[in-house]
Amino acid sequence: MGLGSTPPIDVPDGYRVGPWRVTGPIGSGSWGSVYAAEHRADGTRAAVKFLRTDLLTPGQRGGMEELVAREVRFSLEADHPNLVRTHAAHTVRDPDRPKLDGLTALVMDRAEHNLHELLTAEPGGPLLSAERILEGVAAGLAHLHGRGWVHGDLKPANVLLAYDGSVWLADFGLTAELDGTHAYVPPLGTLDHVPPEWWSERTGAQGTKVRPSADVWAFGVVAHQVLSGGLHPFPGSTARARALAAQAYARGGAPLRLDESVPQAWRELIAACLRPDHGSRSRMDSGQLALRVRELADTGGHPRRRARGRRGRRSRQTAVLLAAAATVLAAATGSGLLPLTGDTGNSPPTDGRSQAPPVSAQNLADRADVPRTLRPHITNTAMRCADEAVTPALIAAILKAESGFDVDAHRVRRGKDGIEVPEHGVAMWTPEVFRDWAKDGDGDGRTDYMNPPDAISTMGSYLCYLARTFREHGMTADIQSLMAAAYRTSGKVVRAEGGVPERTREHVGRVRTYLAAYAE
Ligand SMILES: Nc1ncnc2c1ncn2[C@@H]1O[C@H](COP(=O)(O)OP(=O)(O)OP(=O)(O)O)[C@@H](O)[C@H]1O
Repeated sequence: MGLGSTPPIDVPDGYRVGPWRVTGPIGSGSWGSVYAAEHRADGTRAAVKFLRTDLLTPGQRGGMEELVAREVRFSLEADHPNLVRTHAAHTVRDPDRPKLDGLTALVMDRAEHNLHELLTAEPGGPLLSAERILEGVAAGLAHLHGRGWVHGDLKPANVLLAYDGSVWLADFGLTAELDGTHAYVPPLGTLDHVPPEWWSERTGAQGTKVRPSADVWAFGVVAHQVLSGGLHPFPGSTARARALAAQAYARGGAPLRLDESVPQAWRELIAACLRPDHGSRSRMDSGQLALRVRELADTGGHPRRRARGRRGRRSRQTAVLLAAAATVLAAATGSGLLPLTGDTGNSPPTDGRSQAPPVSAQNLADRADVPRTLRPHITNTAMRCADEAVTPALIAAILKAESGFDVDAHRVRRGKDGIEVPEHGVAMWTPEVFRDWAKDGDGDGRTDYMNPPDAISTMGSYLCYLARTFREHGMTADIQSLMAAAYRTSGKVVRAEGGVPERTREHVGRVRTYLAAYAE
């Protein structure tokens, strides 16, 4: 269970949390680190999840504190055989260990594996207990929805499997309570499991809108993965490609093709969960879903074992959108840093000639030093452009080279003809140019180049335009360098010069270095 990863929160063996004693690390996620523990009196096994909000900037801390508060609240209130049981939430008070002092510790029942690990460990065929696992997941979901909650982050890594075969949904950091038909959560999620409409919902001040139908979609994806030995229902070798394929399907541009190794009755159920839009999907009540899953689990429709890799690559379930919290925590604790980390200015490139990876491999790596708060805007922006060259890693690389992710950046640049050009904000917009392209990235009804969601989404729309015009002019070789150069000068200048202008070479070299470092 992720034992190999170095937990960003270092808790020594034997450490005491209330009546519990830590016995060793289990793994780390976006919001904290989980340790095995046992009760000091009777040796009862437990898992303790340490959640932190320290070492973040004040701006980031607010968002993180909200996630921790959600996780604590829903964990303590969750009460169902298919939801992980949380015994207590402690606040660690330990002035002698400043790194632990003030952390929140959730003490839970301890599982043996998570479903992601099981899918990875048993490639190529359905899990022996596949139907029982799905039955537990569906029952847990039905209970959550019945209470008026949305889980918000259903994926194999958040399904825990216990020694006695119990199945528990876990990780309530994105769980939300419905207010009418929907709830709002921070714009986080996992590329492979968010529904198509997630990409077009505007993120307002309250967060992104979620509805129970988003969990139903995620259940459809998980069911397909579990019953096919790990295959995602949408084709693509990266999470981004699969998300784009899901969107193409939702727009009616591609049929749903479920793997034939999944029995017909299950395929029908999965297809119902994967109906393309929220409206048609919401006809499926999760109580009915749970009953149907139980029926299928009881009456068979047993999946046939299949040869590995028949339909291409296995899915990767690790691409966490704005799991950037992990990056922030990793950066804060000094683990998993890029050589570029810690620098909020434009550091000189380590190698201006870095080769950019293929665009299909340009998701934003968890290890990249991109601020957690900016990640969802970067990824959403990239997803909204149909041109494959506009990738999350490219947007992040240009932002890094332009402002070093400084949302308050200001500078005056001297243009080619000696005129001073003021530039502001994380995307270094010149106010007059911004006015022509302005997009309202956070849906607050205003456009402001100092507001990162607006600045980034405007940048995406401009890059998308640049990509289109370069292609129209047959300028497709190293189009991302052309875009980086044009963002510094203009599309017109780059087209007129027939390539990257000499005076932007160094800047473009920096962008390429960051791009190579950020892509996964
Ligand atoms: N109650 C538990 N018993 C045993 N292992 C657990 C328990 N809760 C979490 N874990 C494991 O601890 C590790 C970290 O879990 P955590 O919930 O922090 O992150 P995650 O779900 O893997 O990732 P993310 O939060 O980024 O989605 C995972 O391997 C998870 O399976």
